[in-house]
Amino acid sequence: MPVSDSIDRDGVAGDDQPADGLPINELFYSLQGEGTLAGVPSVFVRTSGCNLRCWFCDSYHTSWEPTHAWLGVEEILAEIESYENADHVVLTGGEPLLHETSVDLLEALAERGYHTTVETNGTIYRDAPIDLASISPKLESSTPTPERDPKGDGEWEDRHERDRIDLEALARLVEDSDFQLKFVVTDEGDLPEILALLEDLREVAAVPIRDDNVLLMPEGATRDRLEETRADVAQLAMDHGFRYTPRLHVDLWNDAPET
Ligand SMILES: C[S@@+](CC[C@H](N)C(=O)[O-])C[C@H]1O[C@@H](n2cnc3c(N)ncnc32)[C@H](O)[C@@H]1O
Ligand SMILES: Nc1nc2[nH]cc(C(=O)O)c2c(=O)[nH]1
Ligand code: SF4
Ligand SMILES: [Mg+2]
Repeated sequence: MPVSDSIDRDGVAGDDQPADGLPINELFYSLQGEGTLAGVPSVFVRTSGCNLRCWFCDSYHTSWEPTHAWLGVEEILAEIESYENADHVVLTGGEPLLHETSVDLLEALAERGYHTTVETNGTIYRDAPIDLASISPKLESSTPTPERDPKGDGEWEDRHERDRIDLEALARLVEDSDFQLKFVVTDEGDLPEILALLEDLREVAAVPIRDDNVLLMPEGATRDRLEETRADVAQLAMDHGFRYTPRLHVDLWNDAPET
């Protein structure tokens, strides 16, 4: 099962929930596996809870069945600082920008000189110091229809479809920080929607969105699935002049937790 489905640190869901805390599913040291910083040693802080439900979510235990411990910001900082060689921190989830306390954590990390990447689905804007907003807008092909709902019978379909794109939030995120737009691509059927979204976003955003800010990432939580998708997605990136991003962590460690 991708990402942690059990918590072995102190505290479980429902325990003390410090006002300045965050629901943490996992916290680990790895290599950034995706995007323009792929290969950079980074501490990953994975919050639990998401406002969407992609059928393919590789972090099932932050979205479909959230599990977490509550950790105070100071505890999270202490754990990050214990990885002495790390200068980069990746805040991810679930959807990390759901949580107001993510802003406090990002401010504290900026004060300490860390480079921060926030992995976000782009539906929520918060005013926070972010070095790289790694935005992954969700396409129609992510929607959990009854046929591809990993858990139930499509009860999240309408809500996911309603909430997955918020142009205003996307515009504010790209205006505020360096950014990458990292689309999960299943097949060539995704491209018309990506092109239409970029056209809309270029109209409303006050900053340029260059083709090399756009990354196509093959859908696949496992090596076997990536084997099926990556060559076609690489070709689509070349055809359209976008970047391709590997999923280095899947190549290295498949779907093991804390990688
Ligand atoms: C688990 S999400 C957490 C952050 C945020 N909720 C989001 O979706 O951007 C982290 C990254 O994994 C990507 N992702 C999730 N499941 C995937 C899959 N099966 N194949 C490829 N990428 C996936 C997301 O699109 C996102 O870029
Ligand atoms: N190694 C590694 N790199 C990643 N980049 C983004 C990730 C994420 O889940 O947000 C991720 C992840 O889960 N592992
Ligand atoms: S938005 Fe991100 S965390 Fe939420 S379900 Fe989709 S991939 Fe998973
Ligand atoms: Mg991941």
